[in-house]
Amino acid sequence: QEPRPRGRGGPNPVSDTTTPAAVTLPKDDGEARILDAIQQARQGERFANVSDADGRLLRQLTEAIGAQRVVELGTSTGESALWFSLALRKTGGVLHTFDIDPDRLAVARENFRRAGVEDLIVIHEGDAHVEAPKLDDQPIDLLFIDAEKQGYDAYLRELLPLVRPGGLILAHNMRRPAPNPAYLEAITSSPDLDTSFLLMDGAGMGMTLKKR
Ligand SMILES: C[S@@+](CC[C@H](N)C(=O)[O-])C[C@H]1O[C@@H](n2cnc3c(N)ncnc32)[C@H](O)[C@@H]1O
Repeated sequence: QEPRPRGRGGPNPVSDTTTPAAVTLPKDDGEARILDAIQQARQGERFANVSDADGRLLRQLTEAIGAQRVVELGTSTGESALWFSLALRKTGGVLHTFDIDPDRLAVARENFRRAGVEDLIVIHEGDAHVEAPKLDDQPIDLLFIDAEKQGYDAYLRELLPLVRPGGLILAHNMRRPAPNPAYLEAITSSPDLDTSFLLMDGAGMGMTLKKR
């Protein structure tokens, strides 16, 4: 390969290369057990679960904001919930996760047991449009929307009042499958919200701050 031209005006030797590989290394036995459970869950049937990069971001944001209450719409087999649990065992918080499919929830329950994180996660079975607004009024620090794509704007309307000022709304699949235009409009046209689109080389994640 030709050496890169250096100096003023030449291509930047860092930003021209591909993204460096990120990795999550276990800090303790509990973390190792959760990371093992994620790997094992990957061996089973998958349903558009989060990637490693998505999951790492969920954990990093949850831990960084010290989240006490995380709400997830769309548990599936529990992979994203396992990423959240890496953070929640450090913040002392709890995940409330919702899914309409009892078979997937049964697999998720087994994955949580294997990871040793049952105490950090409350599973709610049923239509999240109906069940999630029934949560008590403890504020939500982080809301993760990953259920049916056409419902994203309705979820935002239903749950934004419960998200604390300064809290985050994360939305999976902002690139693929094609996102719901009404959701995109809602998170990019309100002066009360501030949105970035992250990891758009994969499925894509919307990160929306509910401004103080
Ligand atoms: C893409 S999967 C979630 C993946 C999961 N967050 C992960 O990364 O491991 C979407 C899930 O949303 C659930 N779902 C679809 N419509 C729903 C609804 N109205 N209420 C609750 N869950 C719903 C489906 O059963 C499915 O398991």
